[in-house]
Parts: sequence; C-alpha cells; structure tokens
Amino acid sequence: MGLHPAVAAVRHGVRRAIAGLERDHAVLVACSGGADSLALLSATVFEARRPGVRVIGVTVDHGLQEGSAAHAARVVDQMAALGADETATARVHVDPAGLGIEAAARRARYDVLEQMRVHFDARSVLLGHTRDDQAETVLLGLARGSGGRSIAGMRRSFDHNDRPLLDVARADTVAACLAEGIEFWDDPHNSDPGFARVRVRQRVLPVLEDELGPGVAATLARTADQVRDDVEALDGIALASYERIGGPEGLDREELEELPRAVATRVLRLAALAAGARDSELFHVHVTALHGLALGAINGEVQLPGHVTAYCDGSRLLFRPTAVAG
Ligand SMILES: Nc1ncnc2c1ncn2[C@@H]1O[C@H](COP(=O)(O)OP(=O)(O)OP(=O)(O)O)[C@@H](O)[C@H]1O
Repeated sequence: MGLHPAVAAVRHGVRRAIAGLERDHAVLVACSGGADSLALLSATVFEARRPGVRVIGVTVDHGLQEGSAAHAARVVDQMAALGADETATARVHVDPAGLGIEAAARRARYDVLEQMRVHFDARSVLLGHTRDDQAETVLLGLARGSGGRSIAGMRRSFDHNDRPLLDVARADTVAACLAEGIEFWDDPHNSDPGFARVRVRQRVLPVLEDELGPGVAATLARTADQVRDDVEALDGIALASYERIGGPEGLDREELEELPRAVATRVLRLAALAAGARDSELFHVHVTALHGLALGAINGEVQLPGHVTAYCDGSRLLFRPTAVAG
C-alpha cells in the first residue's frame, strides 16, 4: 500500500522546515497530545532519520486542569513510542493577572519552550499550527480591526520557532494520525463555544465554506501570506525612514509629510514607542492623532498611553513624559 496522502502532506511540511539541519543537530517538537502535534512529531521522527537529526519531544503542563500531570505523562509515553530521541515535560506556573488566562498560558508556554530549546541545544522549536488555525486567526484579526498586521496571520517562522504545517489542513493531521494508528487527544477547549476561536471554527468557517465554496480556509491562509509580505515590506521601509528622519530631537514634520500614510503612521508608532509609549495600548486612534498633530490638522498635544505627551515645536514633532498632577 502506498503512502497515505495526509501522511505525505505532513511529512512534506516538515521536510522543508528541517532542510537546513545536519547530523547531530537537534530539533524540538512542541506536543500537546492533539492530532496536529502528534502527526507533526511522527513526521519529524521520519524525516529526521536520514540526516541523523535528534528529535526532542516536549509537552507543557500548564497545571490548569485536573489531571494535567497525568495527561502530560501520557503524552511523554506517546512521544517516546513514536520514536522521539528524548522527551520532557515542562511544568509552568500560569499567572493570569493582567493578561488573562489564555494569553498568560501562551506566554508561559512560549517562554518555557525557548528555555527547553536552549537546554537541549536544539536549532528550532516546531509548532503544529495548521492551515485551519491560520484561517481562524485571519478571521479573528479581521473582526478585531487592527490593520494589516492582524490579518497577516501567524508567521511561518519567528525567532527559533517554525510552523511546518501552516499549509496542511487540520483534517489531514487527523487523517495522518488515523492512518498511522496514533491515538490523539481532543482538547475540550477546542469545542468550548465560550472561546471566539471555537465559534469561528464551528460556526463561521462552515457557513463561509457553504456559501462561498469549499477551500475558503486555504484562500484565507493564502491571503495571510500575501498580506504578511506587504506588511513586512512596509515595516522595513518605515524603519529605514524612522532611522533617517527620527532621533532624540523628535521627527522632522516636513519629511513626515512626504511619506505615504502607511509609512508615516508606522514611523510615528516607532517614534512613540522609542519615547516610552506603552505598546500594548498604543492603538490606531493614537497614531492617527499623532499624524494629525504632525500635519497641523490638530493643535495642542496628544496624550499617549504610558504617560507620554506628543507636541510640536516648529518644524519638529517631539515627545516628553506627561506631567503628573500634584
Ligand atoms: N501543552 C502544550 N505542550 C506543548 N506544545 C503545545 C501545547 N499546547 C500547544 N502546543 C503547541 O502549539 C501548537 C498549537 O496548539 P493550539 O492551537 O492548541 O494552541 P493555541 O493556544 O491556539 O496556540 P497559539 O496560542 O500559539 O496560537 C500545537 O500544535 C503544539 O505544537
């Protein structure tokens, strides 16, 4: 019997991701025990064999659900049975204060995976996000309305992380597990309609598929790829412009006026961040106000999150710490 097409699709993604690795290099696979990450691990073991790359399987125990330690132990056994050279459980403490539980768990997970990567001297961390995850991310970003970056989806690689399955359908990771006799775990979170992502998965995408035809997830993911190229190009141009016209003495307003709006707003964001504005609360409305101020459409000052005030002085747009009353 030939190779199952779903297994071939998963292996194809992995082959590209580890193409640069050589004998005795190590790669870390982040494994939740779901179909996506177990299919990813199995394919990585297969693809790593010929170059002689070591495969490290790591599962993160967030300690948030009853029985999470037992679940992690089962995943570790599975990873070993699938042929991982080494396995580990990373336990994290999730502090939900500020970020909220989901974001705090994600932050803790990415931090500990990076620590494990360094610990095992691995070249990269492979994550099992699929094309469907990407489509959901694009739709959620579209609804959030925070511009190109929010619909550019997840990056294929960042820092030392890779997402080899971004072109692979989630159904194919399930089919690959079934074809290889891998028992996978269905995370109850993945079907809890309390999460916006789950509602997109269960209700929004199926309607789009019905009304616009099958393949919507793939086209959304393709859109993300194209938008990301554009966003990254604009970011690069903006950084170069900022380095040219910005500095400790603020921004040159005439030079700023010459820039296309998409570049100017990015330059203003960079300048505001350099002046100490708080990234997570610096919204488009602030940047638009800064633009108005620089062009003379708004008079006075603009207050930015993080206690930064922007103002104009002749030809320059400047920033200073906001004076605290009392
Ligand atoms: N507990 C875990 N241990 C190890 N890896 C995990 C764990 N949870 C998720 N991952 C990794 O992240 C990938 C995506 O998982 P999932 O879609 O459940 O997470 P998510 O919360 O949507 O992720 P993100 O927040 O990064 O978008 C998995 O395929 C796996 O590689």
